[in-house]
Amino acid sequence: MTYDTIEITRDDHVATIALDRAENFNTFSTALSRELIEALESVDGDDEVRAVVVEGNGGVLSAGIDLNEHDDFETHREYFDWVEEMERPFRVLTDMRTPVIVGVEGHAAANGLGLVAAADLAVAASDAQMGMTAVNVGLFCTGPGVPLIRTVTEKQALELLLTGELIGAETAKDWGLVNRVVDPDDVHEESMALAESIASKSPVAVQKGKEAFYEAADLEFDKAMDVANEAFATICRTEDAAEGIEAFLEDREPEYTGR
Ligand SMILES: C/C=C/C(=O)SCCNC(=O)CCNC(=O)[C@H](O)C(C)(C)COP(=O)(O)OP(=O)(O)OC[C@H]1O[C@@H](n2cnc3c(N)ncnc32)[C@H](O)[C@@H]1OP(=O)(O)O
Repeated sequence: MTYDTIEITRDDHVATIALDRAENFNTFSTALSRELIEALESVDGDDEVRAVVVEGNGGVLSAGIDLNEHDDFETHREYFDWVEEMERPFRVLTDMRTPVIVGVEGHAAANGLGLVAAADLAVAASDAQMGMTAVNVGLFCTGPGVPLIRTVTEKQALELLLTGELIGAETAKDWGLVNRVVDPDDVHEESMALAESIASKSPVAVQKGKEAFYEAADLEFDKAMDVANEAFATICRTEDAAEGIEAFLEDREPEYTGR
């Protein structure tokens, strides 16, 4: 598959998906959203890919939905179908078995910040600016607010959503929106370092563990422990668990197969 608005590259077990509409602030056009969905699903279905980095070309992650498309629609149904497609990447990110790291350079606004909130990990440039800015143009970051409220506190989410103000990388880190703040030149390298660390682990342990983590997060304590213990019992019976433990006891590097 060839893409017009994104680029996919592979480095061993890590896939990088770069939003590639830098001349348009990497905004979500309908085409970009569709291609991002397709790309995320395709790398997630590739057994060779063990971690994914999402970033933006041109020194910016994304300024959200392309506001130029707003006038293309008229009825409630048309706007619903449009936003459903624009926000689908958050559903895909949340459902993916493969861990995703988002790298933030420049701005991450509205849907751009939604990507950060929906990803598993995030790295930000020290001069990055992030906000739920739709309220500044008479709209509201309804969809990006869904992963946001699962990431920060209600008060923090509402401050972003209601004021439309931008926060810096250090505040985003304090609020738990990003894991690491680095020099702007190092965002890609740091994102790759996290991805490579994950890719060095058993993919079956990582995928089943990630799935159980999110499932348990939505459950009350006892049910969450049941989900966690079911997942651990499944992971214990994999070839990778046998290999990982044997390698540890023999003081050598494990060779994981994902089985
Ligand atoms: C459910 C809803 C989800 C959504 O995603 S709704 C979409 C909401 N999106 C936004 O609210 C973002 C709007 N953009 C901004 O707030 C700002 O931009 C930034 C904070 C991202 C950056 O600010 P600065 O560095 O001052 O740049 P600049 O001069 O505002 O923008 C540069 C050029 O980019 C265009 N642009 C920016 N964002 C969008 C967009 N989302 N859709 C269409 N165009 C956009 C501008 O108009 C301008 O263009 P020109 O250079 O021709 O004046």
